[in-house]
Amino acid sequence: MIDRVISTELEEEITIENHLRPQRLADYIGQEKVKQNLKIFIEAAKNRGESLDHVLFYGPPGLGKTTLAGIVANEMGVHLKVTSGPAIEKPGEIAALLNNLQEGDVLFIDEIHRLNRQVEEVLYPAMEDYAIDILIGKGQAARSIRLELPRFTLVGATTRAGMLTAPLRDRFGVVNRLDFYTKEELSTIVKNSAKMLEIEIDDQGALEIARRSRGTPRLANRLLKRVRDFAQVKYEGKITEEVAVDALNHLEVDTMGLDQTDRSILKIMMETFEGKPVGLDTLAAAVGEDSGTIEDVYEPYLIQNGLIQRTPRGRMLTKAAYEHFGVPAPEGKER
Ligand SMILES: Nc1ncnc2c1ncn2[C@@H]1O[C@H](COP(=O)(O)OP(=O)(O)OP(=O)(O)O)[C@@H](O)[C@H]1O
Ligand SMILES: [Mg+2]
Repeated sequence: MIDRVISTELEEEITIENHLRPQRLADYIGQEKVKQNLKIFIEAAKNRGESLDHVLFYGPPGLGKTTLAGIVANEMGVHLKVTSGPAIEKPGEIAALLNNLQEGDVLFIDEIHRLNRQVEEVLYPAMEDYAIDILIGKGQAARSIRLELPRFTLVGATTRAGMLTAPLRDRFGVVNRLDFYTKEELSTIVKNSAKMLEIEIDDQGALEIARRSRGTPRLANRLLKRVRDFAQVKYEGKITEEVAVDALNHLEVDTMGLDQTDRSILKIMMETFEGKPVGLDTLAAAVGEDSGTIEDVYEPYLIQNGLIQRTPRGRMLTKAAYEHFGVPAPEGKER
């Protein structure tokens, strides 16, 4: 992804991001359905003295998957071990990780869709039977022995649910999709973060940042920090609506929170395809992204905000998209 103020992968943000992460379910804003589910499952597992069933979180970047993994471990009162799909190369590595867990522990695998096949196959019996099969010896003398594992909880996160294999997906007892946050939720998150970072902000200032955060807490926190710089240098230090608007316009943050790729998708649909329906693969090739990323990461926000539509003939721009760019929509066709 491109390094710009609204991209979601800046290294410098990581420390502050960890600092701003809510630790408890009660402090986690939004995602009400996910929270309610987790609360019940966690309580039930704790009452029975069992480990929590395996949990999958999926949804676009920056919506709180990693945060929730930490919360699950905290609420269960167990250790959290963190790894990621691309970090585990060999079956032996995942076997070692699993074998080192204690009863009830949470193993968090981020980007779980990027596990390779052999590693994934170790997970199947591990998740289902809490055991792994290890091959000992070579050739004719080779035999497999079964190693019992502690009852652990696997928490997986992915931005690309469509890329998970069916056998892996089916082994998660709890599957949660994270949605974009409302302006109101984001504005609460912004105010909480401001308190932690000791930044003065009023309701209107928080709402303006929320509105331009693409439904994403990570972006909201990032924009808050950028706006703070403005507030301190150009104004008296407090973030008001005026300060936020000025700063965000200066930073060229889109009024709907769209990022560069969002905008380029819309522009290409408008200019190259003249607003007519276009197939996902064709669109992806024109934008220079892979089609799965467009479908899982970019498109959901554009659809939710009524900028594009899915039709049987492909993706189509709406009138609202033209309005957003201040371009007259082509006449005639129903949109
Ligand atoms: N519900 C929430 N309430 C408060 N802050 C949140 C919430 N969800 C996310 N955040 C904040 O947003 C930031 C990003 O969240 P997180 O890292 O959990 O996202 P993610 O879904 O794991 O993203 P990615 O797909 O890129 O790994 C964190 O710093 C966290 O503080
Ligand atoms: Mg994450």
